[in-house]
Amino acid sequence: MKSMIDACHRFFDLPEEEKKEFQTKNLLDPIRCGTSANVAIEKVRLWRDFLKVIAHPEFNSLYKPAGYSEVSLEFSKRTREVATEILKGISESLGLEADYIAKAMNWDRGLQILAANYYPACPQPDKAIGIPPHTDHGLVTLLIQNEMGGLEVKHKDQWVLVNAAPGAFIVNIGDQMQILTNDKYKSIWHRAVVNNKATRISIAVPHGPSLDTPALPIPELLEREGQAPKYIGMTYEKFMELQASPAAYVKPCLDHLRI
Ligand SMILES: O=C(O)CCC(=O)C(=O)O
Ligand SMILES: [Fe+2]
Repeated sequence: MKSMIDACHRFFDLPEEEKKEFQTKNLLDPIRCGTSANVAIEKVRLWRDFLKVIAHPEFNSLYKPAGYSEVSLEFSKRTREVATEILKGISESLGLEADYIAKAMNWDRGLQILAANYYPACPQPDKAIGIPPHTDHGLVTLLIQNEMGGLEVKHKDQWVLVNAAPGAFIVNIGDQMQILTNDKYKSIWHRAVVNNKATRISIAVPHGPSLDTPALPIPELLEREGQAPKYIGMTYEKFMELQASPAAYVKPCLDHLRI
């Protein structure tokens, strides 16, 4: 984990000139870096640089800084193993076969993104935000950070700072899981605040279905609980596009799919 954070830190430390070639605009470009989440539509003052690299189903990497490629390959593999175990646990907790969700979501072709966030110390932390409130789009996100905290989750209408143990993964449920489980597992609202003391780096690793898979409430669960489905289906790719569009500012993405 530490080597991965160090490698990302070295990337963000590269001169702006050297990062330019990775500043692309398209959501699903294999490698993408930039400032803020969506410069065109953000209204609040954001204090963040990001680097997003798609690591699965195809592994992509950067040729600089030195070492990034090797470290990120190892990190993405191991993180995916943990995510696979979490999916099994969630399937079993729902009374389903351990590989139910993986099979239904075409996990073998599932999307995994290494999303590094860089928040330099901010002179006026109360006037800026690292990442505004959102839920993650995928099934589960595994997140690590350097020694600086800043992730807050919404709990009973209050923002609560997550005090993660050093070296621990923080696991957040994403929107696709909420759809699959017809609201039994809820995606978590979270945001990142900034501080005026030191640079914070976090690496969020969202894991999702394959891009062409639409998540739908699991029929066996609906039948057992006697529930009607609460969501219509949408491919993961379309869902991600929706999340990146101005429509997501009008109402939360899940509400666009709610029946
Ligand atoms: O920096 C953090 O702790 C949050 C990052 C995050 O929510 C994201 O990248 O989706
Ligand atoms: Fe997030």
